[in-house]
Amino acid sequence: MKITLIVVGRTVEKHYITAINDYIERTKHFISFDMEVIPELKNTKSLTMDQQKEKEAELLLKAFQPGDVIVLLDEFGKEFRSVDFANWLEKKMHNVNKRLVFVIGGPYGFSQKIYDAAHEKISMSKMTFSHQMVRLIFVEQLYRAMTILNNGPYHHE
Ligand SMILES: C[S@@+](CC[C@H](N)C(=O)[O-])C[C@H]1O[C@@H](n2cnc3c(N)ncnc32)[C@H](O)[C@@H]1O
Repeated sequence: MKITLIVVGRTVEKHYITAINDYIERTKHFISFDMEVIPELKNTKSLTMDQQKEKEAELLLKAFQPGDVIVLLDEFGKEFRSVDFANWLEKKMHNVNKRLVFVIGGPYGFSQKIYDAAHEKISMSKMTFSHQMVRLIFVEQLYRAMTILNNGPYHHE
């Protein structure tokens, strides 16, 4: 199984880029993992929030591949403790043949089309994070999960 994180829009802050890339590289020691960026839309000032979400949805749907298991990151999704997330991930590793795809929405979240296309929703917290910051939170938790599954010293209960 391969894990892909799809995000909408480039990461703009340098300090996030450094930290995100660091966790991606660390995670790759354990599993095939990459981050795909859907380029941000141009001229968004002329679009309503719903129009922007619809246009982002078209691009996201093109990025999905047949057989993908699609998991949205969403504040209303299922919440886990880190160890439980690691166990959930381990089950996916046994059951998913191709790609396990995590998706982070744009600044206004997802259109209904993306909710309809998804298999599951998971939450990092009940609080709302920026679409930029949640990337870092997720890649750290993914790395943490991989260290838990491999009995590494990174995670302490
Ligand atoms: C600024 S948030 C969008 C908030 C928007 N009100 C909504 O309804 O989704 C941008 C993206 O960050 C991600 N996100 C933000 N907070 C999150 C959380 N607590 N758990 C999981 N994902 C989160 C989601 O993918 C969301 O689409």
